[in-house]
Amino acid sequence: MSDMAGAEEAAADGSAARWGRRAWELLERVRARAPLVQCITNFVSMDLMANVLLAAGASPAMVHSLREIDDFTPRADSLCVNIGTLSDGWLPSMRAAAAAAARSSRPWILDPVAVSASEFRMEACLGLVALWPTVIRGNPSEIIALTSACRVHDSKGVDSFHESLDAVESAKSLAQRSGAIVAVSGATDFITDGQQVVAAQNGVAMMQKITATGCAVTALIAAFVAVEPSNPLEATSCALSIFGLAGELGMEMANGPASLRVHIIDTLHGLSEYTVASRVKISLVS
Ligand SMILES: Nc1ncnc2c1ncn2[C@@H]1O[C@H](COP(=O)(O)OP(=O)(O)OP(=O)(O)O)[C@@H](O)[C@H]1O
Ligand SMILES: Cc1ncsc1CCO
Ligand SMILES: [Mg+2]
Repeated sequence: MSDMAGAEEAAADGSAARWGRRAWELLERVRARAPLVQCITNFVSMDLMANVLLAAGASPAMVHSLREIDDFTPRADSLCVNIGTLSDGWLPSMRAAAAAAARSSRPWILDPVAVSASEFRMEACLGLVALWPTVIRGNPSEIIALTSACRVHDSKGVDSFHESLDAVESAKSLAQRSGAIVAVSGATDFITDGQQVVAAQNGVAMMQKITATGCAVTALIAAFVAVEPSNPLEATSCALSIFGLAGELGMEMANGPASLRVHIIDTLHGLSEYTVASRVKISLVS
C-alpha cells in the first residue's frame, strides 16, 4: 500500500470508527464482568433500571437500607443514586452510600431528578454533589437548575423544558465546580469534564414518553464506569450512545411507548459488534 493510500485509510478510519470500537469494547466488558451496580433509586424506575442493567450484562441490586450500606456498598462495583422519590427516610442512606463508595474508591453516579421542584431536593442534591460523584447525569432543566442552585419553583417536575444544547455551558461549569463528569440527555446527549465536550447522537424522541428512561441510562452509565473507572468521560459517552441505539433499533419494531420499552430491553440484550461499531454516533465537539 502506498503512503498516500495508508494515510487515506487512516483518515477514513477516524474518530467515528474509534468511538464505535470503544463502545463495543466497553459493552463486551460489561457482559464479561457483570459489574454489581447498587441502585438507590425512585419507586417508578426500579423495574426498568434493573432490567436495562440485566439486558446490558450487568448485575443490579436495589439495596437502600441504611443498615446495609457499610456491608454492601464497598462490595459493589459502582453505585447509582437517584433522588426521584426522595424522602427523609432515604436521604441518609444516599449520603452514607455515596460516602462509602467514595471511601472505597468505587465510582458513584448521581441523577438529580426534578432538583428544582423543592428546596428539600435542591439541598439534598447540593449535599450529594459535595460527596464527589464520578458522574452527574440529568435532563437539561435539571442540569441548569443544579448549576445555578436555583430555588425557584419554576419546573413542571421530572420532565425537561429545555433542549440539551441550552445546558452545555451549565454542564461545563458544574463539571468544573464538582470534579464530576456531567452528562445532559436529550436529542443530542452532551458529556463534559469541564473542558472537553462530547456529543452522543443516538436515540429517538419517543424515549421521552417512557417514564424512567433517563433513570435507566444513568444506571447504565454506572455499569460502564464500573468497567472503565479511569476514563468516565468515554464510559459515559458510550453508555448514552448504546442506550440511544437500543432506542433507535427498538423503535423499528415498536407501536408506541409501551412496546418501545420492551424492545429497548430486547435490543440491548442482543446488540452485536457490527451494529454497535457501525451505528454508534459519538463525536468530540470541543
Ligand atoms: N428528542 C430526543 N431524541 C432522541 N433521544 C432522546 C430525546 N430526548 C431524550 N432522549 C433520550 O432518552 C433518554 C432519556 O432522556 P431524558 O432527557 O428524557 O431523561 P429524563 O428526563 O431524566 O427521564 P426520566 O426522568 O423519565 O428518567 C436518554 O437516553 C436520551 O438520550
Ligand atoms: C414520574 C417520576 N416521579 C418521580 S421520579 C419519576 C420517574 C422519572 O424520573
Ligand atoms: Mg430524570
